Amino acid sequence: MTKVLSKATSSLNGVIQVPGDKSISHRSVMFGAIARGKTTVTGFLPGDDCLSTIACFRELGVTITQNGDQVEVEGKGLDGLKEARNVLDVGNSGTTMRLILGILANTPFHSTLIGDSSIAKRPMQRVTKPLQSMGAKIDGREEGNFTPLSIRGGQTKGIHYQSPVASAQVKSSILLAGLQAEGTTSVTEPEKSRDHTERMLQAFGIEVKVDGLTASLEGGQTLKGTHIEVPGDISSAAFFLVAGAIVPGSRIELKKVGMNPTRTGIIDVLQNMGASITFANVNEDAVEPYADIIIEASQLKGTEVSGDLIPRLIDEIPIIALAATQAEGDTVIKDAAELKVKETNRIDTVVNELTALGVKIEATEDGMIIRGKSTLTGGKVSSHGDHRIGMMLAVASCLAEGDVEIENGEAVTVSYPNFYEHLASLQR
Ligand SMILES: O=C(O)C1=C[C@@H](OP(=O)(O)O)[C@@H](O)[C@H](O)C1
Ligand SMILES: C=C(OP(=O)(O)O)C(=O)O
Repeated sequence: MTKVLSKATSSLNGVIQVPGDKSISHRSVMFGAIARGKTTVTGFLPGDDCLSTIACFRELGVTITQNGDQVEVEGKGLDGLKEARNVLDVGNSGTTMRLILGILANTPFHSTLIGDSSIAKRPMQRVTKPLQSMGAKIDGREEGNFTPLSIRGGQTKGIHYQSPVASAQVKSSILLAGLQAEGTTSVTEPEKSRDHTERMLQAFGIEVKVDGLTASLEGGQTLKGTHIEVPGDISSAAFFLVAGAIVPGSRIELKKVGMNPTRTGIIDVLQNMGASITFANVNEDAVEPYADIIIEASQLKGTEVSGDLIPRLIDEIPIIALAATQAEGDTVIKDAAELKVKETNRIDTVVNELTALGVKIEATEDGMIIRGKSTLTGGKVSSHGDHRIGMMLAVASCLAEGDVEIENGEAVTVSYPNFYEHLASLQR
């Protein structure tokens, strides 16, 4: 589907409840599935990626009822999972693939995993290698790096893993395998990645130790079903934070957005750029803190985004690049080579699609340089099947002189099924 969007005829004004956090929604189903007893979830994200997670665990014999953002998972423990009759299809979701591999490292049966054409290009050795070293039998294309993958789990042994990348998917996969492994399992990262797994495992009754950049747990612990309240996804809110900041005269209120400090890099960057952001109804005591965020348009200035800030905003870089096009001065994004192994190579797709809209932007080895004060033209662009690129281009259309035609615009349903309706609602 080609989505054709025209320049906003007014400022953007209104109140939005962004859908549930994708990372937390995945984990609520996965941890519920391997827990003993029922888990109830509210605020679940019914986006394609999280629906893939539900489908995989149903294939593994778990009863899951999902009605919009309400989910119930009938957990029977890790040994309640059954060998699937079909392949497990993770669709477009890297999180599903990498975390499920950690869970299946301990199941004494065979599973085959596939995904879409984007997943087929994403490196899996970052989890299959350490899981193999724990004792899981995994094979796949190019020595277990790419789908289709097969895994036969069994009794694993704990490891102390020094991860070469700051990746919550790697950390989570190994910790999940460690739950049933003999002895202690620990993961040390070069910078801190999102800590939803550590927080949620504790809510399921697991003892997880966190010491600086190392997270560890003892094998042989059992998860107990619980209730999970999923806050709004700050990665989804990011599109409206930037839209509100750059479309003159705008004021947007975003309700109950997750404020986990490992995810709030976008707020820090926008504040550095001079954005006007205020908070209300702050709840810092929840397992996952949240707040309402109010953004008002203001003149932004260029900035540098680098170092340990990168893992705190990795999925927001496409929309940060768009914000930078409207800033005074240049913006430099570096230390972000991980962008190359997302749904698309997000250095290339951001640079190519924004160039097509008239922006002066250059790719670098590990990021990009964006010249400020660009006039956005209209044009034919593509999401390349990447939800975050689709939403960034839709926000660009609010300022573009001509129509923006987004090929494969439906990709947004991966993380934000009602994104276009929400964007349109701000223009009435
Ligand atoms: O653990 C998670 O839920 C995620 C971790 C990040 O990936 P990496 O672990 O590859 O950095 C992020 O980009 C992805 O959208 C979700
Ligand atoms: C990278 C992303 O997700 P995943 O790795 O789960 O496909 C994303 O949502 O931007």
